[in-house]
Amino acid sequence: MPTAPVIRSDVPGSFARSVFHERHPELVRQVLDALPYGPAERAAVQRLLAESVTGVLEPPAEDAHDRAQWLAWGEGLWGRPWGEAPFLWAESWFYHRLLDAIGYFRPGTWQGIDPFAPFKNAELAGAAVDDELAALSDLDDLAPARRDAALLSSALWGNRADLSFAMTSEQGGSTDSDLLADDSALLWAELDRTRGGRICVLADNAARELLPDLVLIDHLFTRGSATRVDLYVKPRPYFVSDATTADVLATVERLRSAPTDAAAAIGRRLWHALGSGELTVRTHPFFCAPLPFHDLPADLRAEFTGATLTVLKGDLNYRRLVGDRLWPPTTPFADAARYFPSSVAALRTLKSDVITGLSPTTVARLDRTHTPWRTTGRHAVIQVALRN
Ligand SMILES: O=P(O)(O)OC[C@@]1(O)O[C@H](CO)[C@@H](O)[C@@H]1O
Repeated sequence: MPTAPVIRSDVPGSFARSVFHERHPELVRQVLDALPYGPAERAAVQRLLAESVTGVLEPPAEDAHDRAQWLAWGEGLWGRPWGEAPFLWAESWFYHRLLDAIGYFRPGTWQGIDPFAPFKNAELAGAAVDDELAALSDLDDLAPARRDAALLSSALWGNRADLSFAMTSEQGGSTDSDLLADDSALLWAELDRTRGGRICVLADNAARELLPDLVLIDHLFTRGSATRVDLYVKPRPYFVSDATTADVLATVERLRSAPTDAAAAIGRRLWHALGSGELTVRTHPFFCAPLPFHDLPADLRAEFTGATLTVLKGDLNYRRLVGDRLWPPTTPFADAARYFPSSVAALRTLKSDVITGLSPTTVARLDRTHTPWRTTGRHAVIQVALRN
């Protein structure tokens, strides 16, 4: 597999640089507004913000619980400017440090308190989710193939509803031309071939994204595509809106308590599947590691081995799957994802510079628009790599 330059945030005018210089200050403002943190937490967050744009990577504190792990992950980077680290690495360290700054890891008022919960909870309780729940009632009237397509499409475009992304972009409806690669026929054919297997789903964001993901999981059970689904979430708050186990439970409850029969029935089935072990919610420290999936630890690799399919949701999982690099966009997706221990399907809206698997005509069409099409979140891909 040929290689490509690793993305860094020290390139003037780049998307990665704007994440540190524009998005993070806004994120920090919202986090500090959302909960009544004390002066010590507020000052620590502001110090982090300043360090991340003008300072160097300070090694973890002597008493940090995971100091040894981070020292190893950051070998060769400590003491260097943040922008010289890989973008993926630096973002992951930023979110780790943000939790540290607000007291998430220390005994005290804020230990274990999700700083992003106010945003996730508001979104889950909001009118947009009411509408999504009500719309589930229409699905029963659809022919099976249309229902497959509708539920896959909801899970795909649900990735647009990323809270971090919503801070700096406008959202809008999607059109067919926004879907830049569509392997959905291959996906359904593979699921029909491997009926009744174990499917892994790597969740991305909570609330409005997790809701259609859970509805899709229910559909995979009811259409016989899976007898078991392992849903992987983050072990702690990460990248603003990433789903944790608490978010899964809140979303299943939102479905179960929905006023419409169709949504409530899905919630009850998921609840039952959790209780029977057909659906498991799993996590692993590696999901908050600053590394691509090429570095999967042996225990996690073993969990994916033997799955009929692993579905990866969202931009961050895509970056970790193919590597956070400036690939030529026509690089075959299957070449980039072949190393993964199971067949994979990526459902991702494009919110960062990484992309593979596009046709030359699609790339030419997008480039002619002279828009930052890789990062606006307007476009999406459904890409499949089968492991034979
Ligand atoms: O994985 P998601 O939720 O689809 O996207 C997360 C994400 O858009 O947020 C970052 C910017 O803060 C991007 O670099 C990143 O990929």
